[in-house]
Amino acid sequence: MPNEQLRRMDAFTFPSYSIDFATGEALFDYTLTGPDGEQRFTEVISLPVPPEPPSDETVATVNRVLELLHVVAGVSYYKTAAPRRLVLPAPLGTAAAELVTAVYTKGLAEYAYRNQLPHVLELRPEVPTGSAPPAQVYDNSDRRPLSAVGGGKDSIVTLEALRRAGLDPVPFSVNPNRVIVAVNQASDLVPLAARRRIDPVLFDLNAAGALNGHIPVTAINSLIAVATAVLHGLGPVVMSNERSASDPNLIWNGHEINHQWSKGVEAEGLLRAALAEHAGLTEPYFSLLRSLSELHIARLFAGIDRYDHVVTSCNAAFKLRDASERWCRDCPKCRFVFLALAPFMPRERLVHIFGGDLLADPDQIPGYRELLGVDGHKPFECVGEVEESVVALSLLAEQDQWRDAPVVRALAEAVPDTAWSAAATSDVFTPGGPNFVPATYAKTLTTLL
Ligand SMILES: CC(=O)N[C@H]1[C@@H](OP(=O)(O)OP(=O)(O)OC[C@H]2O[C@@H](n3ccc(=O)[nH]c3=O)[C@H](O)[C@@H]2O)O[C@H](CO)[C@@H](O)[C@@H]1O[C@H](C)C(=O)N[C@@H](C)C(=O)N[C@@H](CCC(=O)O)C(=O)O
Ligand SMILES: Nc1ncnc2c1ncn2[C@@H]1O[C@H](COP(=O)(O)OP(=O)(O)OP(=O)(O)O)[C@@H](O)[C@H]1O
Repeated sequence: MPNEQLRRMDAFTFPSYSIDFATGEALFDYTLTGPDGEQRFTEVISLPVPPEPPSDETVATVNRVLELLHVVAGVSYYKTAAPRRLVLPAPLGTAAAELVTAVYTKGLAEYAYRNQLPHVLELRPEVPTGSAPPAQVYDNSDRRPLSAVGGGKDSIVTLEALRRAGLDPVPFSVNPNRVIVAVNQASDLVPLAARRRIDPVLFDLNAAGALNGHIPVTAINSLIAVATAVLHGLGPVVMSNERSASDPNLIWNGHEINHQWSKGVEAEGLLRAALAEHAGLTEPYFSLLRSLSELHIARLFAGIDRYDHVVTSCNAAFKLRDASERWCRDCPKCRFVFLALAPFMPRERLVHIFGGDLLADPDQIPGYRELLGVDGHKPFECVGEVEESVVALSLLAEQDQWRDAPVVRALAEAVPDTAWSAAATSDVFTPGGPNFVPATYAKTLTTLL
């Protein structure tokens, strides 16, 4: 469909979804409609099939989770045209409607900002009148946790904490690539995987210049994980979303723009409330690392070495096409993770993990100046707060192994006195902020100390 026609689309709808429990394959249909016709999309999500056929109760609960997933996963297609009407397929309760509104506004905020589409931040879904049938209560809180694995340091910290606490976690990933497969192999645990196939029409439209941008992918992965946990008779989904994921990159038109919105604590609360209301799940989903800073998580990761040959946090390794083998060593995330791990491990070990030494390379200085708040705003990437970067730098400036590294020397001169003073009194190693970690999991992280 030509771009001019896409731009005239005025509504986005959700015609149907279905699942075949024999194969685990779910089909999610979406339509853009406008004066020139319609554009249809179908996304296919395949859940792993459990060894025994699911009970009626399980089927009913999985269907309820998939109803939410159907609506949330529509963001990928909505964003090709950004019509002003978002017409939901069925009545929803208050909590579910709040989740959907937030996913399409706050979750698409970076996209709206970059494409200069302020109306997206004001979208209000049209919810059919009536009420959603009440959900049956489904309590799986005391079963084995499903631990989401993204291949990076954070989910490794969670997986190891759960394992060492004797909670027998099941690693879980959506579309595991070779990095994730290698991390799972290194864990020696038996993983579960779901497959997600984005409609190829989306890529054709992108190539032809359709509107494009970042989407709240963690909300989608989280709901796929919850559906898998229920289908397999497992317990809560445990995520590894850190404290700083809740902090915005910038304010635009009075709205917070946060690249990591669906990793933040607000999204976590909305998702939990929607799952309780719509699917009856009492303890569906939480982030074990919510109270911790990235720097704190990096310190915990340094105490675990069985994944050094596979751990990869760089997003370039997770592209659907032309993914890098491991760390690209030239993006904000590589720079930040290298800086965050450096104070807590021998230099040779870090260079082995990354395949290079970023703090020895003067070409990295401009990127590090952004991370340290000397230039520009926090990059649109999964990176920690400026204060965390300054604290890491201050720790490096005290260590013989790093003090004379060219990048450390240049940055130590560039950081203003005010930032050093803030770092000196920083609470980055003190857990804090709101979290949803259940009491039974609260002590888990102490196993890593
Ligand atoms: C790997 C990556 O960072 N991708 C972002 C990148 O997309 P790119 O074109 O470079 O590569 P692909 O990921 O292969 O995507 C191809 C197109 O498909 C669209 N798409 C992809 C996945 C999806 O679920 N829906 C989609 O519509 C995508 O828009 C591409 O056109 O740039 C894109 C535009 O900014 C980003 O949307 C891609 O981000 C992926 C969805 C992704 O998985 N990113 C995670 C690594 C990521 O950014 N995680 C965040 C958490 C954000 C959150 O709130 O959940 C983080 O770690 O901070
Ligand atoms: N493909 C995936 N399947 C399932 N969960 C995922 C996937 N990718 C990321 N996640 C989960 O989403 C959350 C955010 O991902 P993120 O990439 O920040 O984490 P990570 O890979 O563990 O660590 P890092 O921040 O070091 O990259 C984490 O809980 C992670 O486990």
